[in-house]
Amino acid sequence: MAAPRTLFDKIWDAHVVDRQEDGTCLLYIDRHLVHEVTSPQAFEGLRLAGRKVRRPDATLAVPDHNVPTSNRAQGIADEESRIQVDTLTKNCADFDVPFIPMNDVRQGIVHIIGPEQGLTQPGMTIVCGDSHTSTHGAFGALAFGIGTSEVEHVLATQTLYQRPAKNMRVSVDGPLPVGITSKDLILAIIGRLGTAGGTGHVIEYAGEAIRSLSMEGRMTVCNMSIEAGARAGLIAPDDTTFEYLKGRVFSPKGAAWEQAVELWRSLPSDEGAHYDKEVHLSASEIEPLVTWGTSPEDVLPITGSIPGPEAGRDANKAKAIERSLEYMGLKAGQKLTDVAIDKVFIGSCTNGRIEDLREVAQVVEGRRVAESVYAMIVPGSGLVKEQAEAEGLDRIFTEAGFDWREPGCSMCLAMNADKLEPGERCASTSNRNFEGRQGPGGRTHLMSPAMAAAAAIYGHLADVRELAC
Ligand SMILES: CC(C)[C@H](C(=O)O)[C@@H](O)C(=O)O
Ligand code: SF4
Repeated sequence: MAAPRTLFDKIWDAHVVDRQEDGTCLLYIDRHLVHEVTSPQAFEGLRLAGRKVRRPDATLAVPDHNVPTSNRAQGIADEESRIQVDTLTKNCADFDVPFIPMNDVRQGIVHIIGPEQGLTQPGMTIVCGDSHTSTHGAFGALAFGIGTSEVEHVLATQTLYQRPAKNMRVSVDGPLPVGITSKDLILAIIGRLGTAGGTGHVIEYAGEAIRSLSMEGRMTVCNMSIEAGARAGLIAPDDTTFEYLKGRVFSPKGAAWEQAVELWRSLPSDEGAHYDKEVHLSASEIEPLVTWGTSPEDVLPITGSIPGPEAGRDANKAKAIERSLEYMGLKAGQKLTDVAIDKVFIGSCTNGRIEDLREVAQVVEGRRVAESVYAMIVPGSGLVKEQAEAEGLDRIFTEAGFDWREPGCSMCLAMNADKLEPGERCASTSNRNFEGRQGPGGRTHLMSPAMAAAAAIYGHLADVRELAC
C-alpha cells in the first residue's frame, strides 16, 4: 500500500514536472489569474524576450485594485490608476489574454471572480501575483500568491519552481455557536497561531465547524491564511463544493462533470496522513472578534478591553503593543465597545460576496447608520452587485444610510480614490490592519460583516449579538 497522503501532497505530486536534487520542483500551473498591479513588468519581460503567453486559455485578467467605485462612466480620474488599468488592457490585447474590462458586469476582485466563473476547481494549482490567492484553497485547490518575476515565468511557461511546503492541520471542533461567522473563526485561528505561526506551511482546515461552512464562508477562512504566515490554505472538497461549482461558466459539463467529481472525491487527505503540525480549536469558545492593533493577530472578543504592554509575551511584543496603541490612538484598559468609529468599509476579497451582504442586510434592515459615521458597501464583483440588487439588498442599505458602490478592492487598500484620512478610524471587513493600509494615518479594526454593520449603527465598536433580530 502506498503511504497515506494529505490533500496538499496529492495536488503537489500530480503537478510535478521535474524534481531537483535539493527538493525544488517545477510545478505545472492549471490557472493563472492576473491583475493590473503585479503584471506590467511581467508582460514587459515577455515583450523584450520576444515570447508569447504559453496558455492564454488558462489565464484570466481583470482590473480590481485601481478601479474607482463610483462614477465609472467618466473613466478613471487618477492618472496613475488610469495608466495601470490601461496598461493591463493593452497587454491583454497584445498577448491574447482573456480580459474582463472595468465596465463589464463580470468585473470584480480577482479572488471573487475566479470561483464565481467556475475557474477555480478542486485539485488544481492556481497562482496570481497577489497574496490573497489563498482564497481559492476553499475548493481544495493549491492556490498561492507569486511575485512579478514568477508571473512572467508562468505566463511564458505555465510552470513554476517551488519548494514543497510543510503540512499543518487546523481543526475547529464542534458546531459554530449561533451568530458566530467564518470571519470570527479565521480571526480566532490567526489570534491563536500568530502572524508567523503558519510560516513554511500549507494549512488544511478541518473539523465540524469548517465542514459546516458554505463555500463563501470557506473562502473567507482560506483568504486570511496568508495573515497567519502560511503559504496557502486548503479545505477538502465535498458535496458543498460540487454543488457550488455545478453549472458555472467554466465548470465541466455532462460526462466531463461526472468524471471530474469522481476525481475530486479522491482528493481529501487519507486516513493516517502525516501533518508536521496539528492545532485544535474549540468552536464553542469563539466569540465575535475585532482587532485592536496593527497586526491581524491582535484580536480580542468584542466584550474585551484594550491590552497594555504587559500583555506582550516578550519585550519585543510589549514594544509592539505600545507602538500599536499610539498609532491606533487607544489607551490600555479602554473597553472595545467604547471605541468610536468614523467610517465603515464592507467589502474586499475576504467579505465582499453575496452571503456577506445578506448578513449585513439582516442587521441593518429598518435601522440607520449613526450620524457621525460614513459607511460604504462595495460588492466584490458586478455579479454580486446584480444579485444583491435582485434581492433588494441595495434598497435596505441605502435606506439605512449606506453608500452602495461599484465593485473593486476599494478601501481595503489605498490604491484608488477610497481612502481613510489621517487619524480616521474604520470598522472594516477586509483582511489587513497594517499602519497606513487604508490610507496614511488611517486606523483599521478588522471584523465580520455583521459586526461592521453593528458598528455602523451604533457609531462605535459593538456586539452584534445585542442587535440580534
Ligand atoms: C497589490 C497586491 C500585490 C497585494 C497583495 O499581494 O496581496 C494586495 O492585493 C494586498 O491585499 O495587499
Ligand atoms: S480586496 Fe484587498 S486583499 Fe483582496 S486583492 Fe484587493 S487589495 Fe488585496
